[in-house]
Amino acid sequence: MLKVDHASVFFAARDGRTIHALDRVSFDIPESGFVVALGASGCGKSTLLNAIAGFLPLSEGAITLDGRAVQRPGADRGVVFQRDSLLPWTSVVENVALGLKFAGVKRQARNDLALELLRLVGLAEFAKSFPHELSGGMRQRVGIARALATDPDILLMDEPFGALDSLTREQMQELLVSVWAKTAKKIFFITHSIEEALFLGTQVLLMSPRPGRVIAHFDLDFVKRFAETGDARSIKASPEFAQLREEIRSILHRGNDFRSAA
Ligand SMILES: Nc1ncnc2c1ncn2[C@@H]1O[C@H](COP(=O)(O)OP(=O)(O)OP(=O)(O)O)[C@@H](O)[C@H]1O
Repeated sequence: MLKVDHASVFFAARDGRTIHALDRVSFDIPESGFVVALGASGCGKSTLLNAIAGFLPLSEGAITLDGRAVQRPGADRGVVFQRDSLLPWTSVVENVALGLKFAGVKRQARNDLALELLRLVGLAEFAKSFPHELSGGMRQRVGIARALATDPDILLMDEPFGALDSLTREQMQELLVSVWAKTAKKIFFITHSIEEALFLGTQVLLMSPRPGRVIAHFDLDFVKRFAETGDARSIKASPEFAQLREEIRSILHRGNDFRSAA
């Protein structure tokens, strides 16, 4: 279980002011939980993900993974960013195997595992290609395979599909659900898109503009329905999906009104 307990972050701005980026955020991600943080730009989503990744310290509160305090980056957390961070001079399979190389895994074993992960994301035949030979969606799939290579407890995904066209984005969402259903990993996923959050999350956290707080929390089962039926269109076209989309839109708009009134 990942536990975020009253996490707050203050930054010191260049002009000496203090920026209150995150305010007492608490939530849990149980085994196989898929938690999506949704909110407008600047509400502290990346700050939260970076704290869970161990890239930045909390000012107050605590984050634990299976009872161990998170204080620095570790192989128990795999990270996927919006922009892929693949090494351009090395092949797809070697990019996936990179973390295993650092972990001291022998060449043959790491290649075998990397190939298995490339199969999982549907890219086995591109193992020997170089990143520039792949589309944006394919590069993100390599990023997912790479993040899974060290068998982390949780995947941390910072707007991983934000730069993709809408059709590729939907295909990537569906691929991610199949990876999640097959691996049963915990996932923490950030997005601006209400539809993406509703489709993917077993829990959706709505965050307010600065300071970033969790203002609403939804437990959902659209993702489980999709994993069972494979029918994304009927889920997204359902009255229940549409009603929640409107409810969330109205909460987020109210949040923005508070900000402009302040
Ligand atoms: N290193 C930093 N120093 C100072 N302020 C920062 C720093 N990092 C983030 N901030 C500020 O903290 C707030 C939250 O930023 P954060 O990037 O977490 O938001 P976000 O919700 O992820 O935004 P976006 O969706 O645009 O990526 C913003 O006002 C940002 O300017």
